[in-house]
Amino acid sequence: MPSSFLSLGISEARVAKLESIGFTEPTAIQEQAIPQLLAGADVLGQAQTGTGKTAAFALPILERLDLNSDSLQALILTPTRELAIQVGQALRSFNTKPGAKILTVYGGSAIDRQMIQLERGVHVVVGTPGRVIDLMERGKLKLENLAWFVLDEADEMLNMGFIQDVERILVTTPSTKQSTFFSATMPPAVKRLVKNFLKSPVTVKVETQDSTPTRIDQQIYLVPYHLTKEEALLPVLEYEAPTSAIIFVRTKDSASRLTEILQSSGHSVDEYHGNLSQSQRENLLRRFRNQQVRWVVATDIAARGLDIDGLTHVFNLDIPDDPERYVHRIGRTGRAGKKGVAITLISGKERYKLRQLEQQVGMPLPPLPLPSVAQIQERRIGRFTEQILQALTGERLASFLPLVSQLVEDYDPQAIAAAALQLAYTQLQSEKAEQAALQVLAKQPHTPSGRDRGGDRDGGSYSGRPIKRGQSGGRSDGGGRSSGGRDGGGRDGGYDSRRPSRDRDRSSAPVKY
Ligand SMILES: Nc1ncnc2c1ncn2[C@@H]1O[C@H](COP(=O)(O)OP(=O)(O)OP(=O)(O)O)[C@@H](O)[C@H]1O
Ligand SMILES: [Mg+2]
Repeated sequence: MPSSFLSLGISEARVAKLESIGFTEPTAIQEQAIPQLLAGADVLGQAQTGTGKTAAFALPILERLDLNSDSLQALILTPTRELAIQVGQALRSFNTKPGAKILTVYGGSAIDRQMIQLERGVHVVVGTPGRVIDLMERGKLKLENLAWFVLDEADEMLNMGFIQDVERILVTTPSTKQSTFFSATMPPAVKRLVKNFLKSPVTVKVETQDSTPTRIDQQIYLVPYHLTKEEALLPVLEYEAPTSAIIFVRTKDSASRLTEILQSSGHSVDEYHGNLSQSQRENLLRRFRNQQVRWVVATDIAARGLDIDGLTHVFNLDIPDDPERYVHRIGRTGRAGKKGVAITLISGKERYKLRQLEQQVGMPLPPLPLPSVAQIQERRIGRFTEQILQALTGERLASFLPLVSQLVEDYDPQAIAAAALQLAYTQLQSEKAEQAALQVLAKQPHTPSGRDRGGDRDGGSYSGRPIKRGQSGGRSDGGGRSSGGRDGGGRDGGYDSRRPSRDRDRSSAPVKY
């Protein structure tokens, strides 16, 4: 029986607010955690990526905030600045009371303003440990009346070396407070923290058969030995044509290098890593969320917690050393019940890692050969056809009909249509990107010791022959935002293009293309 937010103890006003942002039913983790938190228990939570942990801890706090008091009542710690911003925004989006003051604090942002706001009175602080300690030391952030403490991504916090900072903050908080820790894994350091700081915690865990959401279609591509990972990625990107993607790489340098390669092929892409300033990082995330940039090449700083609406694809240029990290990376897609695709490139040498990964995710991940030229073209035509079909039912079609009538006087309708399609097709795709991908596929394997092991027709894709591709045909999102005039979709917008043509028999006349 699905429960409602109301039955979990959330007030009517907030339920209405939640509905207005599309939260009609609680997720499993919310269903379990919210009543416990409202009842005053300490909670230790574990659940898959993208399952709504933020609201699970945020809603009970917002329900119980005492706005008659000016003192700080809730402190939420996140491992990164971006997550602090994201969680702060989520809290604001769940808030129903104009008087509730929520402040986000993190290194790299102006501390003076934060100090002024804290002096005026703030009810909830969301922040990174370093900045929180800084503000505590300056006497601006006072924890003596704290009623709630939340540690989001506890294991990551400890991985990042924040254990002492977290402990330092925790010892300053009153023992009467209620605490929630969310952690994907339970390494000894987190267990110790739980033992020392949580009071008879209730563990809420959403059990699934495997550790990765089934909404994510996980695919592995085997990179032939004569190609680099960067090269092999190009045909895969052409094949998938992701609307929105994060491409994970190991180092900042490789992020810069790959971004440059992709940009020079004409793709809309930017880099995201720890060498960028805070404002550069925020700026990029904003552009990415607004779909002004389609793809982001990132290091693992983007692996945890980030919630980018509508992210269709995650790519891993390598299998991360820690299989757990793989789960977090791919968890950037397939969120809130949506579907996503996660693609990982492996070299022959990395096959042993693939076995570890299969154990981690609890299912076989058979590697695929790189897509061939024919497969790339077939998929592109599929996407193109979808777009044509959309245009045929769109409103803007009617405005081109006078031009068609004029052309029909001199030319065959089929030829006119073909010419228009040809124009549209060439404009739809980046020719540079296509060329770069095709060049990669045309590369011949060098033959190390005289014996030709290749002979592969598909222009150098992996020669262990075809395993059938998991899916075929274009995705339903039509891939790509580059087409002009897809603003329609209004089905009853006038012209019925399927009307039988009076001039149909003319189509058999010889036409010169
Ligand atoms: N009850 C709900 N109904 C609809 N959407 C929801 C609901 N709860 C959360 N969401 C949406 O699901 C997405 C993921 O939520 P959230 O970021 O809290 O996940 P998470 O469990 O913290 O993931 P991660 O492990 O990656 O940190 C967000 O876009 C959020 O707005
Ligand atoms: Mg989260």
